[in-house]
Amino acid sequence: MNDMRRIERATDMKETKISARHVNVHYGDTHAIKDVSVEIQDKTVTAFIGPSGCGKSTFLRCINRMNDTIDIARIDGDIRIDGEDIYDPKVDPVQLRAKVGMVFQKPNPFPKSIFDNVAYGPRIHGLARTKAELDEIVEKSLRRAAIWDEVKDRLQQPGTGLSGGQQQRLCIARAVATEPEVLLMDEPCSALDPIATAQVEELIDELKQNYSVVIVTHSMQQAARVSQKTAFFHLGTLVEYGETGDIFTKPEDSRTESYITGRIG
Ligand SMILES: Nc1ncnc2c1ncn2[C@@H]1O[C@H](COP(=O)(O)OP(=O)(O)OP(=O)(O)O)[C@@H](O)[C@H]1O
Repeated sequence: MNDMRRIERATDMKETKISARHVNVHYGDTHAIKDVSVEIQDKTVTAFIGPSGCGKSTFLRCINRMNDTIDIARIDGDIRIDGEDIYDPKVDPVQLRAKVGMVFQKPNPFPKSIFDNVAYGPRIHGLARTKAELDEIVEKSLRRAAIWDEVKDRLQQPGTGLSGGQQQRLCIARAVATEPEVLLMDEPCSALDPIATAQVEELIDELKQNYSVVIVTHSMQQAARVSQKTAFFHLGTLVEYGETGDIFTKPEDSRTESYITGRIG
């Protein structure tokens, strides 16, 4: 499919939140992302799928400049959020990461209390003027992450003492506490049991009311359950992008079909 078709299929109805044009990523001599252009919609869950090593996480990390932290990574092309070039030298990556939150594969709470995990971002970005305001942000974030009831009586206990599924929801609360506009999730359920996975998936569905959510997943069932748009990557290229229902039932590219029917990957 050419770029324009892809974009046309993707931009019906909702507004574009993230616009990537001709993005290439190299790690030294490895060409990990090859001329990827895509428009990601606001208030939508977009799934990135594809075989291991196809570049899903690399592309995801371009969206909040996490690849900047990898010495050998070189990123070329243009990525805009609400029309603003996120690689403009004027953009502070720390501020950008407050606006573009990220949740990782393994829950990674800080070795701090549950309260301080969530309060960390608002504190460093000066989002609360008083203790009461900070308390309010922490409660609101924990509620949004559907974990408030489980932790409200133990806010001063360490975040690392929670179960894996609770830790991941705490990390989601931490990510939403800075009022991001985009939430990037890199296989957020891979370390969770089926019950915790279901809770996080339900949460992702609610989060899309406020955010543009982009999720990397190895599970096609999960992509089908949580996303409205799906992007299929193969060997560093974006092969196909469109409505999740279309990608899974009538893919246009034979590589997509092979992947979803289990013949590659
Ligand atoms: N930090 C790094 N240094 C060097 N090469 C890397 C680095 N991270 C990824 N790569 C390479 O870039 C390519 C894409 O990797 P990436 O992790 O983005 O793929 P992926 O689709 O997310 O894979 P998986 O599904 O296995 O997590 C691979 O060839 C990988 O080996």
